[in-house]
Amino acid sequence: MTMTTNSGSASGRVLVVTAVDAEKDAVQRGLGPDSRFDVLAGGVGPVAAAVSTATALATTKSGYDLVVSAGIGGGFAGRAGIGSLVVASEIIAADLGALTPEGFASVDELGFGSARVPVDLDRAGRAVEALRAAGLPVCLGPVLTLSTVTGTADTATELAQRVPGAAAEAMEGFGVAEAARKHGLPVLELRAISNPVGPRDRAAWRIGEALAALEAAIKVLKEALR
Ligand SMILES: O=C(O)c1cccc(C(=O)CC[C@H]2O[C@@H](n3cnc4c(=O)[nH]cnc43)[C@H](O)[C@@H]2O)c1
Repeated sequence: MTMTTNSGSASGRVLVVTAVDAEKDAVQRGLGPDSRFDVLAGGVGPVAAAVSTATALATTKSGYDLVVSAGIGGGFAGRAGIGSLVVASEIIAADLGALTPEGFASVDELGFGSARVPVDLDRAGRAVEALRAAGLPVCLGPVLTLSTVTGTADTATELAQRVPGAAAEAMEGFGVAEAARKHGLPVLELRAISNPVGPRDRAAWRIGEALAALEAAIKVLKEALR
């Protein structure tokens, strides 16, 4: 876990959590020197993300008003193309549940809690408006968190059917969101699309394009996010 901490006053402070340093650097470039934001590369996957976020929230002296999960992600066909942006309308742990003979049952259906964390829809809407106004391609929709990157067309279809409107998948959002929720803080998730969700073709991931889109989005969102 690596973190850039700025000193600043308590109000309007935002913690941005990425998975890896390349994403953190893109966010930092978009922000420029801005003491209202701290950016943390908390690790890959929901567990690393939750532990890193919860630790940062518990140990900060100045406190935060908003937590943002940000990074690259896979885009669902017909919803989010490579280089475009997705702002989460909801953050869903899509593999938190049980496989049954009838199909996947979420923890909500099993009665063990919830695999869904609501986002701050007011801020999410403002973020989408600001990105559109800046001419950046963006959609608002559910972002799925999975511990395993989807690698087949069948799984992509099953996820899209199970979560109507699913726009993107990544590996950290739910962990960041659970930590924020436990601290009573609002959360957002922003994904810049590097690859389609579907058959694995790592060579086709457009990471540079996605990181450039992430940087451009953060530059626009500096004000809308607060
Ligand atoms: O190799 C690099 O230079 C590099 C730079 C930035 C990020 C990476 C990663 O591999 C980050 C892994 C990160 O990406 C998310 N992600 C991206 N596409 C998907 C997907 O289709 N399904 C799930 N997750 C995806 C994920 O959040 C990982 O943490 C490499």
